[in-house]
Amino acid sequence: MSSIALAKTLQNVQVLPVLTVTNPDQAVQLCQALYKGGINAVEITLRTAAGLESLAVVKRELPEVVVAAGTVCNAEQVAAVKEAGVDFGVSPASTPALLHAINEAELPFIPGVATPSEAMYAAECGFNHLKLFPATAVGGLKLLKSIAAPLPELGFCPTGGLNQDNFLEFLNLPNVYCVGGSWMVNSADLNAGNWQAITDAAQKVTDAIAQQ
Ligand SMILES: O=C[C@H](O)COP(=O)(O)O
Ligand SMILES: CC(=O)C(=O)O
Repeated sequence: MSSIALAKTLQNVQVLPVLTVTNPDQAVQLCQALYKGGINAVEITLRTAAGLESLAVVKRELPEVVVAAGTVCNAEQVAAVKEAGVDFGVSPASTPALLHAINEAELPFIPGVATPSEAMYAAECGFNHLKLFPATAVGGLKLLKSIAAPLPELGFCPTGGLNQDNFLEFLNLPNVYCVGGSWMVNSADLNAGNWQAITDAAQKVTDAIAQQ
């Protein structure tokens, strides 16, 4: 059930910016700036104290944005982000306890994997949209190309080490449904509230996809 809902949610999502925010107001402005540049989905991580509240506020104030919770690592966080109303969750890695908690909660979810064995285990637990993390460090394009034939039912969102110069190569692989990363949000612009610069960087990403 969750995997069908997830496939539908991801239909028009090609890029998933990984965001670390310091307060909900900043999160809303950041997501708005990205949306103006054509990026319609975000992953707000639980890496800061403001992460959880920011998820709920962005979900409420920007209904046009697909909102994912990132760095969801345990059952408590699964319950909390479900309560916050996110569209789906994302983890950097997968443990049996985490995958069990996600299935119990029926939360649409993209578990992180770094090896074919982890991918097969996640698939056995019912997950076929996976995140390859940290993508370039664990083999990147070569790994994704190598596992396409033996694991044809699995799709990946490579994250970790992607940038403006390499993201299209990842996105164009047949077993990649979207790409993730932090490259399109410059932290100096974020800290300065330079929203136009963030919109411009997002637009560069969406233009690159449109122009290929
Ligand atoms: O912590 C890593 C982020 O999730 C994504 O990696 P990145 O900063 O290399 O894009
Ligand atoms: C690695 C990542 O994007 C996450 O923390 O979920």
